Amino acid sequence: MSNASSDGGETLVDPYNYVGDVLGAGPGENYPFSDLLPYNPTRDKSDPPLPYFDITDRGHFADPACSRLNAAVKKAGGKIKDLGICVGSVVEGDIKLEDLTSEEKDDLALLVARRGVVFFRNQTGLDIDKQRELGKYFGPLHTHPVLAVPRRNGLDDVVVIYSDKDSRPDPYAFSRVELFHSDVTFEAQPPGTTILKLMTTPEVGNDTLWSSGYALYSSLSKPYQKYLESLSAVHSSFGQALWRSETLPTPRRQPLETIHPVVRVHPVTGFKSIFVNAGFVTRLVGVPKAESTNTLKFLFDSFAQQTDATCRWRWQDGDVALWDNRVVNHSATFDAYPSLRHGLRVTPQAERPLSVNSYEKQYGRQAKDWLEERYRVLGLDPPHMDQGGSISKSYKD
Ligand SMILES: O=C(O)CCC(=O)C(=O)O
Ligand SMILES: [Fe+2]
Repeated sequence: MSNASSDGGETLVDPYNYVGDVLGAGPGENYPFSDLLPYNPTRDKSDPPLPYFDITDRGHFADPACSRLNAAVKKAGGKIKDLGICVGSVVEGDIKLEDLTSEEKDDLALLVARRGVVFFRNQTGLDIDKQRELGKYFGPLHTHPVLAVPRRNGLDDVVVIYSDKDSRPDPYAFSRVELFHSDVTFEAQPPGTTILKLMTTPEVGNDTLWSSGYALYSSLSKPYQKYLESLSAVHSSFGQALWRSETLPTPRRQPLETIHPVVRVHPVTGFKSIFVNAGFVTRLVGVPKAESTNTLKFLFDSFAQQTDATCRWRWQDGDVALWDNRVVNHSATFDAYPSLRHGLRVTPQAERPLSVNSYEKQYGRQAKDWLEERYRVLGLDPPHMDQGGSISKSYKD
């Protein structure tokens, strides 16, 4: 497409008029994933609330060094590379998620729990049936109360991620801070190891970011950590149900509110993580409204601003991200309109969130601070601020 205009023989390009070659991109007639395009089944009556269930996280069965997964990756000619110190790893090599053994999957659960998010390129063989099988290995698949599911029958436990020329983003809808979320935390047993595959991606743009709850907890002073450990928060799906009410006047399940601890401990890693998100948390319990609003604002802002504890993934067709919704918040970017982007998420549920107290009681060991543990492994004193932080000795004296 040419954006040039002719002016007295000189060619001028209007930089503001450039929309690339993708304007008008839609799925087209021969789109290979047309049976997986979004569909909004409507109901006369909502389903009953989700039942409680017991679960033992697969990460408990992992080898602490992830030796089985490492061996499989090595055999496939690849390597596991960290994308930063705090969060995100990519598994390179010709490894196929659908071919992993149970032991390799257990190691993967641990890797995802430690790193927050793990990426695999080119997973074209992981069709939606295999993606669901992999998800079910980690926990019962969540059925979303209001988001679109694939057109094909029998996929009610899949969420469709989709945008095209008709999904012009509303610049007034959400701020960057508000876009960071953890999935469906309003549930009594919110998800753990979650799997998103994108089949169709823009040439550039519409990246996704993951921000670490472990690192955020670690960045706070000891007294503030203790304060947050004493708190719980309301997670609500009423806002999302209202936002979808035009399309779905009767949600597939009625909205609900659930109270979870603000500091959550991952059952396998034992690390403490900040477990609030701007998508679903409406207020802290038992503190004055202004204190709740300001504390939550600080935590939401921190998730969006801690660039050293955030990783960013630039998608290609067939990429898969596995993230642990217990210990990271994530946010898509919406900068690639009007490109076609299409993916599917399966969302295995996990345990009822564990507070520090309940973790220590249940597991008989102390919950840990991620950064302190990192320093301990390095044989160094932890970098906490209780000695005055970076204030020089002479100033303190
Ligand atoms: O579109 C994306 O990159 C992420 C969407 C999302 O929030 C999710 O799949 O949970
Ligand atoms: Fe999400």
